[in-house]
Amino acid sequence: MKAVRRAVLEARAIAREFPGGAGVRGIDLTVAAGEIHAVVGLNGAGKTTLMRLLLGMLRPQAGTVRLDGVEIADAAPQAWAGVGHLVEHPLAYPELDVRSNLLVSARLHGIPRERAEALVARALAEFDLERYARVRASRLSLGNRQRVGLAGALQHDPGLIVLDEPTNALDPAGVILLREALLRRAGAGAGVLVSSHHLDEVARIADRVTVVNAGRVIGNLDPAGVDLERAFFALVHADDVERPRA
Ligand SMILES: Nc1ncnc2c1ncn2[C@@H]1O[C@H](COP(=O)(O)OP(=O)(O)OP(=O)(O)O)[C@@H](O)[C@H]1O
Repeated sequence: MKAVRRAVLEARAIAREFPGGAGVRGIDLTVAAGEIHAVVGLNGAGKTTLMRLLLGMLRPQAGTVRLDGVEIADAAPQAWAGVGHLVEHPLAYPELDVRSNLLVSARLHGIPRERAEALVARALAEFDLERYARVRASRLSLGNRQRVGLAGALQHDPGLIVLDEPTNALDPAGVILLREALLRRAGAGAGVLVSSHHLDEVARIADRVTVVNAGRVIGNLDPAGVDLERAFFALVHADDVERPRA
C-alpha cells in the first residue's frame, strides 16, 4: 500500500451554480503528491467547471481551494509556476511555430532562458513532435495541437498537473505517450488530476477514481475493479434515481 502523501491540492465544499441551476455543488477533493486522481462523469456532470474552480479560472461562490496548503487567492506566482494545466483549449499562438510556442510556455512557467531550450527539446521528443518543431501551430492537426498543449503543460515538471480530458483528439500513439508522461511524473512525486470519459484508460493509470454527477461527488471506483463501466453506471443511475428533482 502507498504511504499517505501530502496534499498538493485540496478543495473543500466548493460550489458554483450557474443561472439555470447547473454547476458544481459542494465538492471535496484532494490530489496527493505522487498520485494520479481521475475524475469521471457524463457530459455536463461538472468536470470542467470543477477544474476551472480548482485552478482559479472561475471564482467559487462557496468553499476553499488550497494549493500546497495555501489558499489559491494568496498563492505566490512561484506556486502557480509549479502547476501545469490544460483545460479547454491547448495553449498555442497560431502564428508561432511549435518550438516557439513551447519556449513561450516554459518562460511563462518561470523557466530561465538558458534552461528553456533544453526543456523544449526534451518535450518535443517526449510527445514525438520533433518533425513539427518549425511548423506554425495554426497548421497543425487537432491531435498535434493537443500534443503541443500537453507538452507545454508538462515540460517544466510541475508538482501539480491538472488536465481536462487530455486524450481528446489524440491518436493511440499519443494516448500511450501521455500515459507514460503522466506515470513518469507521478512516479517522480507530482500530483496529477485528470478528467476522462475513457474508463479503460483511467483503469490503466489512476490510483483513485472519483465519480461526479450533477455537480456533486457521488462515489469512487476501484481502478483495479473488474467492470469499471458497470460500476460507473450503477453509481450514476442510483444517484439519478435518488436525487431530488430540481
Ligand atoms: N459559464 C456557464 N454558464 C452557464 N452554464 C454553464 C457554464 N459553464 C458550464 N455550464 C453548465 O454547467 C454544467 C457542467 O458543465 P461542465 O462543462 O463542467 O461539464 P463536463 O462534466 O466537463 O462535461 P463534458 O464531459 O461534456 O465536457 C453543464 O450543464 C454546463 O452547461
